[in-house]
Amino acid sequence: MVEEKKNQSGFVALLGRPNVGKSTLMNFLVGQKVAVTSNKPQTTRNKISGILTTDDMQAIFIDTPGIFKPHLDLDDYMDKASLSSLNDVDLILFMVEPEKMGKGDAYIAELLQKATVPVLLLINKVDTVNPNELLPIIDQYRKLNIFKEFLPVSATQGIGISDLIQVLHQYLPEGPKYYGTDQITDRPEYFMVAELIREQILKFTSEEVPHAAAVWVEQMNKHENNKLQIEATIYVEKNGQKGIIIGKGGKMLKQIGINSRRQVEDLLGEKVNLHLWVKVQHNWRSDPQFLRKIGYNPKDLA
Ligand SMILES: Nc1nc2c(ncn2[C@@H]2O[C@H](COP(=O)(O)OP(=O)(O)OP(=O)(O)O)[C@@H](O)[C@H]2O)c(=O)[nH]1
Repeated sequence: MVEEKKNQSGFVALLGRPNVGKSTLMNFLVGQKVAVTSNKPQTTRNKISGILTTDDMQAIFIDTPGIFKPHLDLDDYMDKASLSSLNDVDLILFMVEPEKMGKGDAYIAELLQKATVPVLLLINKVDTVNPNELLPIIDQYRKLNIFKEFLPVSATQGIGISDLIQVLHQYLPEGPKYYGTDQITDRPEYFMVAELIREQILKFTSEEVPHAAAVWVEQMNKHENNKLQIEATIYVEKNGQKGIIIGKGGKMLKQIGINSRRQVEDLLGEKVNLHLWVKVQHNWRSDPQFLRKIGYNPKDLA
């Protein structure tokens, strides 16, 4: 009888203060861009998780934007359901800067005392410090008696990442691969494609236009001349916004199309023909039926 190979799998929450490098690490681990970024607020309309699959492990990373806000007081925070959701994961990674523990970090650490699953400390950006500086930092965190492991990493340089993957394997429970081995997010591909197009709209437009635009991929399963044909509609709320997105002589739409196509080709690993349309859907943001049609949970936009 052939013995089936063991697999470890589970859900991992990646926590840490803003700018500590959570998205960078996620993108490095997953090997592709899974989270849309932009310098405009409210970029994330949906919770996106990254999925790391190796031969014998699948780690599913849960995005926890804004879970830890140091300005919330502790009692207020304890009432929040978000903390209990932390105990629904199998493992918590707490990411910090390579420096002495600040107030914000101490606050998060205090909350993590209540965690019922293993918590590991990731000290990121170690490429920016001398290794000698790490020991006193680790000592300080060690005294808290919360962390099972202390891992120095650099999400930009890839330092410590193979150790991290080994440790994930060690701490995740035995279980099946929940997702396909090629899948890097639980979002379907058409959703990722729509998000990449929306990211370009955010980049090229300003004022009310970015937030008035939604993208829906109408179809993406036909090949012609060895290229995947993708048809997508950009919805805006007013005629004027439609004019802005199309631009003079169609210039803006062309630019959005070219940039999005490159990103989509990177994501899907194949050549793409991207056809974009712009339509006006008055007040779509307050139309729950339309929101559901294009895949948004109306509550996320409230
Ligand atoms: N030198 C260095 N810079 C890093 C490293 N990891 C991340 N950064 C930089 O730190 C900045 C913030 O990284 P992000 O990945 O956006 O941080 P984040 O924690 O996801 O931030 P929020 O989305 O605001 O919570 C970026 O400029 C990264 O390039 C690292 O290992 N070394």
